[in-house]
Amino acid sequence: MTAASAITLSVGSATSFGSIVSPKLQSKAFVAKYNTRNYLRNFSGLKAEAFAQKEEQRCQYNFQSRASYKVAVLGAAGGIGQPLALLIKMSPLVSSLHLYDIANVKGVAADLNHCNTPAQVFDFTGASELANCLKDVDVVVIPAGVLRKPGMTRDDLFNINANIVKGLVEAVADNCPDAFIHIISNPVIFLFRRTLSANSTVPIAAEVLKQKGVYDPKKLFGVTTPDIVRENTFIAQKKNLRLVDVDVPMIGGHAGITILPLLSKTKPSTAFTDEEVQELTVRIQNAGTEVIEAKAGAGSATLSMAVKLGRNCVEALISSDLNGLNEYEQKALEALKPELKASIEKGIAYAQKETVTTQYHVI
Ligand SMILES: NC(=O)c1ccc[n+]([C@@H]2O[C@H](COP(=O)([O-])OP(=O)(O)OC[C@H]3O[C@@H](n4cnc5c(N)ncnc54)[C@H](O)[C@@H]3O)[C@@H](O)[C@H]2O)c1
Ligand SMILES: O=C(O)C[C@H](O)C(=O)O
Repeated sequence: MTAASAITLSVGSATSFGSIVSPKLQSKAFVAKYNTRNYLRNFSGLKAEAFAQKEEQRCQYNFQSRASYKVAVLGAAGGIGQPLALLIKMSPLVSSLHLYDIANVKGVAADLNHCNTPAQVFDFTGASELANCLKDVDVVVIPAGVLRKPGMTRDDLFNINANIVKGLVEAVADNCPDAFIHIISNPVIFLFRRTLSANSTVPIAAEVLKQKGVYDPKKLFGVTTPDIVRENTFIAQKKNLRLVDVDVPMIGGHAGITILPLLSKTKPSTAFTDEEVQELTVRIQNAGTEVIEAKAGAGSATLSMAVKLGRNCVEALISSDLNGLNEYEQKALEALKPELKASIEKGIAYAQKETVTTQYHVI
């Protein structure tokens, strides 16, 4: 890493955030809006607001004076890739944004290059341009692949996306082995939210990196931010809480019952009836499907996700506190484990079975 210590990508005014590295690990010099909002939790009244504004200005100054991250988005012309690229283009930390896709990426880059922010955007189309896209890149985000249609599970995407992710990560290993790698392509599963992640595509990536001798578990992430965004939103709405105050730990996976919000640990401390726990848990677990059905075959969620990174890598693993789970959560945790384990093993088995190839999947 050559430059600034953190990159924060948020979804416009919706301010949807997920934190891969705990905010506690991040230098105060690089806090952005989200952390400023966190500060507001700790202070009250106008004084706090003035403090937060000053802090934000100071951070902006630091960001601008250190903007030299190179970021690549693979699958950049898609539903996630485009808004994600816009957010990255808006980050003062980024000097260079490389957009790669198998088609339609030229126009996205041309459009973004008209935005009046400093990052320069470059487009790369097709496998022959992938290596150039990845040269000396600090951060790689991978939303490449196919998405669910109504009636499908995330696991139904495995066969196509496994091959796509595998090919792309091979190229990452060859061209920017030190980069942070964020996998968005489904089926995604997290073990511990905001800390270590694993899914069917993340284990594939891990195996590929191991085969290439460049695996650093602290630099490989799965992105399932929407679940955290959703749980905070739904709980705030249901219990009439200020959204900025709500913080609910999430464990498990990113599919069906493996998504497990720990409502008993909701901050601020909040009582839920059994019916509310059941209703909220099921809604959070099915939220991706809710969007897919609303989009009626035209896509899945693309706007309620964002990523936040720490300084050099994950500097410590801070797993969700599994002590003190209530009976409902304990049972749900036991129920999700076999499913989660199977998904992870499926990814590992896929990567180990396939020979490492330099062919990139084209659909
Ligand atoms: N992890 C999460 O939280 C989360 C949330 C939403 C969606 N997703 C998943 O993200 C993926 C992308 O979703 P989307 O809405 O952007 O889909 P999309 O179909 O709109 O875009 C996918 C893009 O990937 C490109 N692509 C396909 N094969 C490629 C390859 N070999 N190399 C480079 N690019 C390639 C396509 O051309 C397309 O532009 C899906 O698998 C979806 O299920 C994950
Ligand atoms: O549900 C999906 O397939 C997309 C994504 O994983 C989501 O949670 O919205």
